[in-house]
Amino acid sequence: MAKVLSGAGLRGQVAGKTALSTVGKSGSGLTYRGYDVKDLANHCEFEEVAYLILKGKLPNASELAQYKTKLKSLRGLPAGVKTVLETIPADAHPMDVLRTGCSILGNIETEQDFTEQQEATDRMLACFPSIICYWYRFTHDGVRIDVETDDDSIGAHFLHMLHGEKPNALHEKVMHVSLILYAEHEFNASTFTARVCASTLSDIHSCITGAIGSLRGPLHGGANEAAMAMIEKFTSPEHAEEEMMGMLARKEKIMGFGHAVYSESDPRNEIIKGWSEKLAADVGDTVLYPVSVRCEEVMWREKKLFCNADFFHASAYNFMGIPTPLFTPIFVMSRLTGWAAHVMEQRADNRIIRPSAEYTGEELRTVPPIGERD
Ligand SMILES: CC(=O)SCCNC(=O)CCNC(=O)[C@H](O)C(C)(C)COP(=O)(O)OP(=O)(O)OC[C@H]1O[C@@H](n2cnc3c(N)ncnc32)[C@H](O)[C@@H]1OP(=O)(O)O
Ligand SMILES: O=C([O-])CC(=O)C(=O)O
Repeated sequence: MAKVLSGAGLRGQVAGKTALSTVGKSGSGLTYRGYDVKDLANHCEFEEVAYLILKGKLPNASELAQYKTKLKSLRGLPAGVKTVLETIPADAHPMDVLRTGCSILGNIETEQDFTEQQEATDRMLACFPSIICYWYRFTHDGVRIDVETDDDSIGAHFLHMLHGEKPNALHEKVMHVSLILYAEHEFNASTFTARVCASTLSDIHSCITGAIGSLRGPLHGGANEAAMAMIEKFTSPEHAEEEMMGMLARKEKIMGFGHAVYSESDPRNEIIKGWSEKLAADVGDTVLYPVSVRCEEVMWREKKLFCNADFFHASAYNFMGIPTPLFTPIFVMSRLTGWAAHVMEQRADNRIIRPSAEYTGEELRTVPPIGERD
C-alpha cells in the first residue's frame, strides 16, 4: 500500500519532472532509469551505475573500461586543494571537509560553461575519495598520502587510501553495492537543494557544495553515523531492546528508521543487511549484527517502522574498519552521481524554482519613531 503523502515539508507535491529514478512507486520499489536497484546491485559495479545515471545508458564492456581508465586518471589533487585541506583541523567533521574540498575545487577548476558539466562531474567522482582521505590521513596520521592509486574502482581507491593497503575482494564488492544503493533517489532533500541551486543557472560546484550540506543532517544522510553512535552503545540484543523501548517511551527519534516516501520497506535495506551479515561472519562479530537485527525487530513490532538505507550501512561500514565520521562522506561519493544528473536535467529544461509561502506574520503597520519603541 502506497503511503498517503501530504502536509508540511512539501510532502507529496510534484516539484518537477525527472527521468532518473522512481521511488516507492509500488510502495517499496526503487529504479534507476528503469532498472531495479536490486538488479543493479546484484549484477553491476558502481562505475557502470554511475555511467548509467550520468550518461543515460548502461556501458558496454569497452565503454566501461574506458570510463574506469578515465576516472583513474582524474584522482590527483591540485596543490591548492591540498594546501586548503592541510589547514582544516583534525576535529572538523569530514562532511564539512568535503564541502570545503568541493568548493575549493570549484575555485581552482571552475566550470566555465555548462558544456563542461560531464567533465566536471567525472572529476569530482574521481577525486572526492582523494579529498576525504588526504585530509583524514594528514590530520590523523601525519602523512601526506599518494592519492593516485591504480585501484580498479572508486570503492577500492577509497579503502586503499584510508587503510594504507588494498582492500580484499569482499570489501571491494561491498563498496560497489553500497555506492550503487546510495547513488540516486529522486527529489530527496539534498538532490532538491542541488536542483534549486541549478535553477538559478549557478555552477555545478555550487550545486554540489549545497547538496553536501543538506546530506549532512541526521534526518538525511547523517543518519548512518547517528545509527552507529546508537548501536555501538548496546552490549547485547537484550540491552538494545531495553534501551530502544526507553527511547520510544520518551518519543525520541531513532536514526536509520522510517522514510518520507516508502510505506512498508526501503528496498535498499535487505540488500545492505545481507552484506552486513556476511561481513559480520567474516570478522567474527557476535554483538553488532545481532544488536542491529533486534533493533529492526523492536521498531517493527512497536511502531511498524522499518530500517531505511542507512541503518545496516552502519554495521557494514564498521565491519570494514571505516571510522564512523567517514560514513556520510561515502554517501556523498555515491550520491554525487544522482545530484549531478539532476543538475543536468534541471539545466536542460529550466525555470527558476521559487515556491510561494503562506504568510503568518503581522498585518501592515507603520514604523514608529525610534524614541517611541519598546
Ligand atoms: C538516506 C536517507 O536519507 S533515509 C532517511 C534517514 N533519516 C533517518 O533515519 C532519521 C530518522 N527518521 C526520520 O526522522 C523520519 O522517518 C524521516 C525524516 C526519514 C521521514 O520523516 P517524515 O516523512 O516526517 O516521517 P513520517 O511522516 O513517516 O512520520 C510518521 C510518524 O512516525 C514517527 N517517526 C518517523 N520516523 C521515526 C523514527 N526514526 N523514530 C521515531 N519515530 C519516527 C514520526 O515522528 C511521526 O510521528 P507523529 O505523527 O507522531 O509526528
Ligand atoms: O528520499 C529521501 O527522502 C531520502 C533517501 O532515502 C535518500 O535520499 O536516499
